[in-house]
Amino acid sequence: MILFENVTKTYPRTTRPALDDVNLEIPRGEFAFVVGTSGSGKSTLMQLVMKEQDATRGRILVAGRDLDRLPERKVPALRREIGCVFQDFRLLPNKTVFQNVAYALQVLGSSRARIRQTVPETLELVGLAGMEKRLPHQLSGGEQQRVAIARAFVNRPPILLADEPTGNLDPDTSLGIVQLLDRINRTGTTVVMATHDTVTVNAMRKRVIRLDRGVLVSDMEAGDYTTGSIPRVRLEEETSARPADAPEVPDGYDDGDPAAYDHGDAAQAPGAPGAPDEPSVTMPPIGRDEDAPRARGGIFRRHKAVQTSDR
Ligand SMILES: Nc1ncnc2c1ncn2[C@@H]1O[C@H](COP(=O)(O)OP(=O)(O)OP(=O)(O)O)[C@@H](O)[C@H]1O
Repeated sequence: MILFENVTKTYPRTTRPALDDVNLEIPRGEFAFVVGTSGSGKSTLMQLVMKEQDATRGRILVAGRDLDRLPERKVPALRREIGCVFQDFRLLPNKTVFQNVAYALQVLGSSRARIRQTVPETLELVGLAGMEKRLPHQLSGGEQQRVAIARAFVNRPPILLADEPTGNLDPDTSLGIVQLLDRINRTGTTVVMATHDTVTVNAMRKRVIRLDRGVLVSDMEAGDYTTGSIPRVRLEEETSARPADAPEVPDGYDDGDPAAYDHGDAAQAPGAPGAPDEPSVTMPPIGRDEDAPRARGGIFRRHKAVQTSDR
């Protein structure tokens, strides 16, 4: 669902690339952490997925769209498929919790009936039922972040990007936020979370993609956030087949047909005028469940980190 092929991003008037020849594939329905020290390129990676920045070299596919070839007029439709959560919440300070979340649907032209139904459902999902009338300053940081997640998820986007969503929160609250993202992931939404948060990364045991000065240095299933010196790695491409018990999910990469993701015009975007209403999402309980069925694409390339020496 998200594919980077030899992607380099060099900002104007800089010499060192913010991302340097990055190859990456995040299949539909995956939860992936992107870790690395400050300046390693995490936010740049997120911005490239959103097409807030353009790659200097390489190819990026997101939800079936080749971003280099995506005309400007189709960028809003791309962004409707991507919910975003940030460290600083970015709530509208003079609007209530309900209004903050409803606003995301209003700008998509959703009907009042849909807003009246979907916003309370979503607030309940994120654990904020009963807080609809509060203003952001009447909420804790964790609650504000839950509002931001509700706003990002209210139109049920297939992709959720979270850039340091726990950066302003204490460890317990952070874990609750990541568990909420995990819960959203289990509805089928791909979640990519950039973070420095060692504790939550280690607690979740998800895929961990590590950047170091723009270079993808390791990519591990059920990884942890190794602190201290970053091992030098050799990236080894491998092809791994779909696990025997994984469901067949049309992925668009299986047959190389990006049109499988291309929902075409904005009218088909979730929440857009004329779009069929989404069925309500049944959320599994919060908590880890290793046996939970995971939507996963078919054949995919994975970079396997092989430690060659310590620095
Ligand atoms: N708009 C920009 N113009 C020039 N250089 C930039 C710009 N944005 C980021 N950079 C540079 O690109 C590199 C990667 O920055 P980026 O913000 O992606 O890192 P990060 O891992 O998200 O860092 P942090 O954890 O501090 O947010 C840094 O060297 C940064 O200075």
